[in-house]
Amino acid sequence: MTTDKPKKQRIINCVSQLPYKIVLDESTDKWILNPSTGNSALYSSLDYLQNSDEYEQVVVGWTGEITKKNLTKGEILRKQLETQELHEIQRIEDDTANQTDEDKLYVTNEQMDNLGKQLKDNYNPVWLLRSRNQGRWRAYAENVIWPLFHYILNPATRKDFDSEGNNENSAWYDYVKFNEAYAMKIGEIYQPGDIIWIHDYYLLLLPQLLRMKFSSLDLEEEGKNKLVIGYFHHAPWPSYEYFRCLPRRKEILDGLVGADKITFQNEQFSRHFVSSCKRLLDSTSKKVKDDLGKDQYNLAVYGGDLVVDSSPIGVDCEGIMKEAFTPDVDSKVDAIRQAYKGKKIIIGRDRFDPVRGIIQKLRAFETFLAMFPQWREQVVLIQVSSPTLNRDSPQVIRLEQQVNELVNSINSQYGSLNFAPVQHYYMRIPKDVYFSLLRSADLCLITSVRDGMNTTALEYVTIKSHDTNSACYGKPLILSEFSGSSSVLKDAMIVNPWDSVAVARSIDQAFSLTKIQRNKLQLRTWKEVPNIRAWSDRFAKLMIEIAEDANAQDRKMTPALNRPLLLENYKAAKRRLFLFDYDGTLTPIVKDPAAAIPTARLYNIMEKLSQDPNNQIWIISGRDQAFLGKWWGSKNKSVGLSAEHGCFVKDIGTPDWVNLTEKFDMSWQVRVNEVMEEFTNKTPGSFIETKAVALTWHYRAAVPELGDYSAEQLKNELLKFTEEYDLDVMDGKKNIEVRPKFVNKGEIVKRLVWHKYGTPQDLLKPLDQSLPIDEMPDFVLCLGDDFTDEDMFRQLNSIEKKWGENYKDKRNKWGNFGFYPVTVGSAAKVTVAKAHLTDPQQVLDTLGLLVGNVSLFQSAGTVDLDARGHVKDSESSKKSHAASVAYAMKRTGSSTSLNKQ
Ligand SMILES: O=P(O)(O)OC[C@H]1O[C@H](O[C@H]2O[C@H](CO)[C@@H](O)[C@H](O)[C@H]2O)[C@H](O)[C@@H](O)[C@@H]1O
Ligand SMILES: [Mg+2]
Repeated sequence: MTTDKPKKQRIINCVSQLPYKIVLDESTDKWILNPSTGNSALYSSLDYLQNSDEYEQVVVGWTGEITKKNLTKGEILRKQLETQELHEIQRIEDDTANQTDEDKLYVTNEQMDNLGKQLKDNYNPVWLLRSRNQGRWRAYAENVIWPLFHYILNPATRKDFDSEGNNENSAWYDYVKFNEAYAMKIGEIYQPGDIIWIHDYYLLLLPQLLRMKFSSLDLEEEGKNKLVIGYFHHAPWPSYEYFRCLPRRKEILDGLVGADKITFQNEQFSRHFVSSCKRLLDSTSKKVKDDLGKDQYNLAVYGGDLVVDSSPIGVDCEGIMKEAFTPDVDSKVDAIRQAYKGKKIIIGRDRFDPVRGIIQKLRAFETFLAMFPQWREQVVLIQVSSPTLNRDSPQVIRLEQQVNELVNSINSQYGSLNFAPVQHYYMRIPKDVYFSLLRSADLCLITSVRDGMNTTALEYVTIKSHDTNSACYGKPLILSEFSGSSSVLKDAMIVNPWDSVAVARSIDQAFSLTKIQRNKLQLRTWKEVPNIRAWSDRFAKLMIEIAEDANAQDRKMTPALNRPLLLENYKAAKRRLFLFDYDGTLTPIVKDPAAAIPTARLYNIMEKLSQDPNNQIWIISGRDQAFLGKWWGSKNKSVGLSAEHGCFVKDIGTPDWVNLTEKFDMSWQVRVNEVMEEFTNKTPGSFIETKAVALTWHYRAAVPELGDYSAEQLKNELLKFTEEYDLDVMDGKKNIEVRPKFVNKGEIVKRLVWHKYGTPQDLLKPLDQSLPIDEMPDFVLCLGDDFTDEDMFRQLNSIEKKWGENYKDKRNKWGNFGFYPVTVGSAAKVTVAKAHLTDPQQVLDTLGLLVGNVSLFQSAGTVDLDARGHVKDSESSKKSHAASVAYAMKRTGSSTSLNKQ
């Protein structure tokens, strides 16, 4: 009998870079994969999931900067010859390119395939091959986001962003592309039921991009296998006061809140994030406790729900113990102990950047030697500082000078000819040396002024838990209160790194602890070290719960509007029709209806839109003729108007209104008004807006509870009239509105769409359904926020369906008729619209995009990329393809198998 193994849960794990430094050996076409250093916690989580019985892991990551292995002399000569010819091709193909061959990254399709084969199972490279300066893909994340997230107000936002002449705008463009390349790759490999897990600040836009991409790829199935996205933020999340300084703050939050779960290293970071969402996205949140008793926020953003919580990342305790206690490491420990015989060893190991607090550490050590002369010549500080990628930046060079000065000053004051109290190593060290240093240490000193999680602290406490090795066991840790790890290792000796006297005292205190005291501290801190396996399991389990929950609910999220696609469709169309609701769509909702007037920006954009002879614009509103006439009729004659939800219509370019309710019995108005007055009297703050036909009872300014209660009661009273008079009682945005049933915004939309484009309207005439499709609009953007706008969307959907039957072969190249019914508001809102924009601000940005006021890459959208990371069918895509084909031909001497793009 065979038993089916339970299916493993697939997790698509997205990391900013595959865990290797990747080198191409051109002589063999093979790739050399050198494991990356750093990010040890994340990479051990990948290893754990890769080998797990419960999960099937698929890893997606950028290749990182690819280098090529040095060639032999003969090969160099051959390559030079090729290069000259390549340059010829390059010059013909790309007259703007003045790169040297070294700058250009040529990789053949076969080489790309080879990397896929050489990587571990299910490791998927994201290729971004098109540029010189491969580091550009990191630029925005590392020069703008990273400093700000570490409380450094960034000078890089200045124009002179880097030596390549890139500024913040071009770096943002690359950041968007970087995220889009991931969305493309995931779109290729996603299978229904997969869970997507995204890591860190290089990929902040990816959650929302995936929502857009998946909606257009139709990968999400109705009622099951909903797309579930989790994001873990490894870095700190700054307080709102800092976050608000980020120029793209809103775009970044918009991108991130596409996730279902966002997790931070600690409760403080999650609180900061929620506070930024509240202030910038107008979100609301409910604080609850998670299963471990920590703060969790159920955040409602644009009406959609997501979970924000914290879970500190851990280390691979079992793996560390295995690797740190080997005969080879034993001998290294002996050598270190021998070299500093009779001395206490303080270990420091940090990345060499300004937030790791190396300066603070050296100052504290200097203070320690000054304050406690008994320890002079008795203590050595071994500081290993690993260089970062931006080693040549002015900030790091300045830091290097300061550190050198301090080291020299300490060593000259407190050292002697045969002893230097500070041993500074500015270099990367292999793991075994690192472990031998941690094992040898009598104290570990971490004085970082800002970090998300300091894994050295966790690794040190892990190694010091080896209770059969008494020389190693139970040595104290001094830890900065500004390190994310201080919220985990609460029993470490916590210090303020800016207070060098206090740190100096702590060092003295650490060396003065008795063995019993040290052991007690060790027992407590060791219990606090999070284990990477448990951490990975917990995140995955919570994601599975969210997936189960989402699938159990019959709620479909409305995807964000795919703006780049809209733009393409717009450009290709010749008969464009715009149907705009007014309140809550073109202007934000405000307390007083009279104050909701158009802004100069709105006028400007509408002016530009209406100047294009291929555009026809209509505002279809619940407002009356007087309001629309005052703010639109008199300002822009090229805009058609419909007032009171379709009761009145004023055609484009004409001064006269047509009353579609002329023949309707209006005696209901007196009776409805009486009831409304009654409720106005008992609900302070409420009032009646009397229009030509409709009556609207507003209660936005009333005490909320009383307003809601009265509205409910009033609605029940008014519903009593509906049969007698054939009325509609509508529940609007803090209003109750009554108007004749037979008119609605949908009816107007039907007339405007099913109409010979550009000719005058006669709304009293019956609809001509025999019109040829190429006389009707080929692009319809319909925007509205309220439930009365659903009538417009419903009509568009039904026309689209009919056209699908009548004009089967007349779809555009995107397979549709150019209809965009778009609701303004949350993704979670119940709507028949096909997409959503979050608020009137986004509406204006989107319209601005169409008239060229706003650049596409001010915000992210989905743009199809080719396999090499170029925008599909773009000039750069073609050029890169030609150059790489030429390169491949030179290498193989043949023209076969080069057609894959
Ligand atoms: O169809 P619309 O153009 O969206 O108009 C719908 C109603 O909008 C107005 O009321 C709403 O907006 C006001 C201003 O922001 C706000 O104060 C009020 O609470 C909202 O209900 C307008 O006053 C109504 O006449 C429209 O029917
Ligand atoms: Mg509205």
